[in-house]
Amino acid sequence: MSHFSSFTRRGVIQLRWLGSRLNCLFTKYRDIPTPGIMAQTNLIKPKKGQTTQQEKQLHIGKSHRSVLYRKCSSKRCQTGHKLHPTSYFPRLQTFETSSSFLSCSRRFSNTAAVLAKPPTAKKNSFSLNPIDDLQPLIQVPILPQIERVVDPTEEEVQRATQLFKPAARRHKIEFVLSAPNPDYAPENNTPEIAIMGRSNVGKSTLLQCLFREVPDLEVKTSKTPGHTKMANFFRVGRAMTLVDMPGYGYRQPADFVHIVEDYLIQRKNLRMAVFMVDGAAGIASWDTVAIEMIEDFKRPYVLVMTKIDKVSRHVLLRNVLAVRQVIKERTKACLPQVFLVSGVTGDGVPLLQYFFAHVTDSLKK
Ligand SMILES: Nc1nc2c(ncn2[C@@H]2O[C@H](COP(=O)(O)OP(=O)(O)OP(=O)(O)O)[C@@H](O)[C@H]2O)c(=O)[nH]1
Ligand SMILES: [Mg+2]
Repeated sequence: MSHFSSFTRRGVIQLRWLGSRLNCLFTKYRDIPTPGIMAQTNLIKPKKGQTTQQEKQLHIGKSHRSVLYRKCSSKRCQTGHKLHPTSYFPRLQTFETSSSFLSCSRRFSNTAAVLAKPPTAKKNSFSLNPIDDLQPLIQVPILPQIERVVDPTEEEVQRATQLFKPAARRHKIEFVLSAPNPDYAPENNTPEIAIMGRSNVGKSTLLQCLFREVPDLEVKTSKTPGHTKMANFFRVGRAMTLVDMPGYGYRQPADFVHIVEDYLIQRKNLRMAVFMVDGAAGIASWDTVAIEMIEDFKRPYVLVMTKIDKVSRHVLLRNVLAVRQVIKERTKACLPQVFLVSGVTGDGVPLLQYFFAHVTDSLKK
């Protein structure tokens, strides 16, 4: 008997503890809209003729309906898509349902499903040449026709992009080697294009994007500046070789000057150097110093502005005009045409692929 009473007392204590936990739980989630609240706020519309009381009973769950609310962790739904703050709902799962509750929960889950859908059409994506999308913002021509080195049609660009897709044995796209200095560079007769610029500007990301159709070809990128320490050579069949150079600036390799200067002096088959500028941040003073250095070697080069997905078109236009000014006033070996790309969204990349094919004469082969 005493055993029984102590067992009952323990049971009562446990029940009280459980009650307090549940209370805590509901206090924690009290700011989450219940289906009742949602019904009141028109998120779920009650059926015609339903009284508020019925509605409360249906939705709040007087009959111990098991409704589990779970906060989306850090305001993200499971698919990882960020919800708009105004459409921030807890996820809802029902275990026992009445038909009207089912219709409510279905409506609710439909809303959640719509919110969780990945974005389909690319919003604000650029056209073939992203510079043309900036033209409506200004009356003077940003890049006059006469200064366009390439201005291909869509079909021509399509042909060029085929070069960046592997085709069995005939056209292999592969990583060749990493060279700590030009003495270790591979011997080859194919025309070469070297990608240069400040560390973290997005050189490796651009290469990754150029080769995104190539399975098993990994181009390593990093958020940390100074990631690429050696010159990495990638062969695009017999058409060309692309070189991912280490960046200058923060955490640049100790022998950076040796690697880049010697490469620019020695490399006979270098057809074009690509100098990358951050399109979002604009041209910086250290970029102009680097441009002066490249000018000294009298090698042809082109300016490519990347990260165009990161800024508004007005800011981008301002930065493009500043770059065009630098080209006009301070350069001789630089091509007048500036290319706009995003290594993340791929905007402008097909045009750049065409440009690479054009300067290496790959479309004639
Ligand atoms: N939004 C956006 N981010 C980019 C773009 N290109 C590169 N990034 C980001 O910028 C960071 C640096 O990119 P990397 O490609 O590693 O830069 P890097 O020029 O190769 O840098 P180093 O190897 O250090 O010289 C990464 O976090 C990229 O995701 C772009 O076009 N858009
Ligand atoms: Mg890199």
